[in-house]
Amino acid sequence: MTYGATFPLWRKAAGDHWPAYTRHPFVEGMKDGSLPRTSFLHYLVQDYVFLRHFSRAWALAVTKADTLEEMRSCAATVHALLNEEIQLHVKVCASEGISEEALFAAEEAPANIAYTRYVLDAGHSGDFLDLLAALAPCVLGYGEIGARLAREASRDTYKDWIGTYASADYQEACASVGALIDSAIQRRIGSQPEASPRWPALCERFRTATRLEVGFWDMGLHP
Ligand SMILES: Cc1ncc(CN)c(N)n1
Repeated sequence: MTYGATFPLWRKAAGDHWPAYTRHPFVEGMKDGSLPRTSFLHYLVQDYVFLRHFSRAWALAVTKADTLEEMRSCAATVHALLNEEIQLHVKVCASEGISEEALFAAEEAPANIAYTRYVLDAGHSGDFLDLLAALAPCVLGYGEIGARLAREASRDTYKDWIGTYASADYQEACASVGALIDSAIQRRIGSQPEASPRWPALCERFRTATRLEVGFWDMGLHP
């Protein structure tokens, strides 16, 4: 999946960290159905908490945006996270006897805190581009994983999870985040972003967030 012009450049700059994230043993365990249910549920509870803080980071992006179009795009992502994606977590957990109140009260794992607070800090200490570079691996990486697992999964054990991220709605959200990143880059650092003095730091933001995604899967795998 390309999701625009900037994402493939950032993905390449992330080097081996990208496949370590998108082909992590946790992901491959969902693909062949071998992932233990306890690991999946532990991850899903943590991911509910993650989505709350990640929504705060996208809400911060609304305040860091320069144009109404950028504001609308970021606000749409907040809505999609809090009202659509999170339904997967609420529904699957409810079927396992975990209420939304319990999800809301769950203790946050250190790997979870590290990731979301890193992204929020990228937004507080930097500008819109710093924040987008830290937000991108999450949205677009899951789009890439969902699309691949929809093609390659050999069991339907984790079909709800795969179906959410392979869905037309999620893939369209990825396409619009990719377009947002491209236009934000063009507006702020021009049509040859790799020549900008800001480029290495933006790649580093993306790379660090990708490493934190790997840490999140590790946390899920070892409850
Ligand atoms: C940790 C993590 N990364 C990405 C996504 C996809 N929004 C997620 N739900 N959780």
